[in-house]
Amino acid sequence: MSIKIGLVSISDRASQGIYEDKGIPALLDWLSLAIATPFSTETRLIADEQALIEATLRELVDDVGCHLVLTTGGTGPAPRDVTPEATLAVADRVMPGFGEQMRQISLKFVPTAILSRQVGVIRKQSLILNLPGQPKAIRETLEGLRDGEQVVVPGIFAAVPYCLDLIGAPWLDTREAVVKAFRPKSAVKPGA
Ligand SMILES: Nc1ncnc2c1ncn2[C@@H]1O[C@H](COP(=O)(O)OP(=O)(O)OP(=O)(O)O)[C@@H](O)[C@H]1O
Ligand SMILES: Nc1nc2c(c(=O)[nH]1)N[C@H]1C(S)=C(S)[C@@H](COP(=O)(O)O)O[C@H]1N2
Repeated sequence: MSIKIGLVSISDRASQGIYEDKGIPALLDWLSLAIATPFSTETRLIADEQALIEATLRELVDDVGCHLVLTTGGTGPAPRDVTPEATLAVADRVMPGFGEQMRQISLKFVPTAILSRQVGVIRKQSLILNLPGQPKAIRETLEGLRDGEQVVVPGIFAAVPYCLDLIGAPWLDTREAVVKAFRPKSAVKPGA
């Protein structure tokens, strides 16, 4: 079985066609560079409405069977930014390290990273991660910051494959030139 990844762009203006959605294309571009194993995607472009975000996350995890869901947008402090509330509402468990690490990374890029309330959670067989809405923030948070070969701050995607192993999702390999997945030596690829 290959990994199924849900991609959710949460933006009032992009969902109304006021501007072009750059969230889903940025996610698709980055994942196609970073992931070395076969994967499929399901995409959704929706408004910043808490009930709609919750319903979309439930559908992607419970009905579509996604193992990983990445959201972009709606994590700031404005009244309509409700992505973290919706994500927490559908969570079985919270994974605080993802939000902490994203803010660490993003502070190397912009001081306003402190305004981002993104969370990571587990629902059933799936890891759900909120990324900020700025399209450039997608690569920054997933890939981290490097100085040549040297990793200055590891991107959150480095920890995603092993997290997926632990929740029973299919094996995922990354391309090391983009992001090096960290797994303990004890991690065993099924069938290997
Ligand atoms: N899907 C998107 N496509 C292109 N640019 C986006 C998208 N989402 C956000 N941005 C850009 O990133 C900024 C911060 O994202 P945020 O999620 O806070 O959006 P916002 O200001 O609440 O507006 P909206 O929900 O209408 O996109 C936006 O103001 C916009 O410039
Ligand atoms: N890596 C990164 N993180 C970032 C940013 C960015 O440009 N790069 N923008 C910040 C800004 S300006 C805000 S308001 C918060 C919340 O963004 P959101 O509401 O678009 O999700 O994310 C922050 N995190």
